[in-house]
Amino acid sequence: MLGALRRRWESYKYRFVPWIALNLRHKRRTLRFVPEESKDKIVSDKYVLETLLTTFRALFVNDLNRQMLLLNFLPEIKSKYPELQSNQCEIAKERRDKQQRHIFNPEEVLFNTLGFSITRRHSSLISAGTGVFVSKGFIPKGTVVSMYPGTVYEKYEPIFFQSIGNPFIFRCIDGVLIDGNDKGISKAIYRSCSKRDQLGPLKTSDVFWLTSDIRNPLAVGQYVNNCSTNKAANVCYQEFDVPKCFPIEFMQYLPNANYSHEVQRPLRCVVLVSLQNIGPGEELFSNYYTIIH
Ligand SMILES: C[S@@+](CC[C@H](N)C(=O)[O-])C[C@H]1O[C@@H](n2cnc3c(N)ncnc32)[C@H](O)[C@@H]1O
Repeated sequence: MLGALRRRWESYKYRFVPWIALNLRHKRRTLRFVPEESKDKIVSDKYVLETLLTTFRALFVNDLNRQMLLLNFLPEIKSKYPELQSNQCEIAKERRDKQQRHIFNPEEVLFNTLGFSITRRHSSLISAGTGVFVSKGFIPKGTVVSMYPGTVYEKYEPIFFQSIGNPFIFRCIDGVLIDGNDKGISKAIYRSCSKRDQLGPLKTSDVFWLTSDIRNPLAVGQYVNNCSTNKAANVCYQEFDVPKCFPIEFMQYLPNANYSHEVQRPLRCVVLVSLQNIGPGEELFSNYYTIIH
């Protein structure tokens, strides 16, 4: 009996620790079953990478004026942006003037790039607080919809004080934890880790998800609510390790920072992928419970 209970507990890859502790008894219908760990991914890492690169490139080019310090610090990356070539000075100037006339906010950039935008507002579920909605456009099944921001903790790193009363601690399948709380001690720790890793004007992570002035419009996944019997999950979480080839100028949009400076493996990110087509005005719902057989 005890052995069976233990096996069941160990196969349970619970996503949000305090939430699960309070809800273990019910909602079996809203569990997500994954046949084995390797089959957890809905889309390939290659596709996730391509989506992030396309989005971040659009955000970067839209924001060239603010990127000049970084581009002067790393002149070799200038060649990747024809918008900046010296022999195209006039064109660049014209484009910059145009941009100044039509400054797109990050949500508009997301819409122009991926065909949808998302925003936070009061959930459609009573007493579920804030949720995330499709504000504009259409999300086809199998699209990277959002990212889960936060400080990344290895299994063995201390998170006790940060976890007290914190519903934003996400558990990855391999036990890595991501604290996506944008308030209190969690916020202070993320800021400090992000600042620690910055190299002059080269920012290795995004801190704007902690503020109302967001720069990466995908970084709101921590506000996606759990599905219920009436509202089926339309997105699911998927882990993504940032590869070595990731362009350094786009790291400023990655909404994750390692708690420890010493971590040797690639930076862990988590994206949310759509499980079905999602239309404008719909709220995103994930599944906080995943069982891996
Ligand atoms: C990761 S947070 C999601 C963001 C949260 N809605 C907020 O406004 O801060 C998880 C918390 O949201 C609430 N929540 C999520 N899904 C819910 C649901 N289906 N019904 C009621 N509350 C929910 C619970 O309080 C849970 O601890």
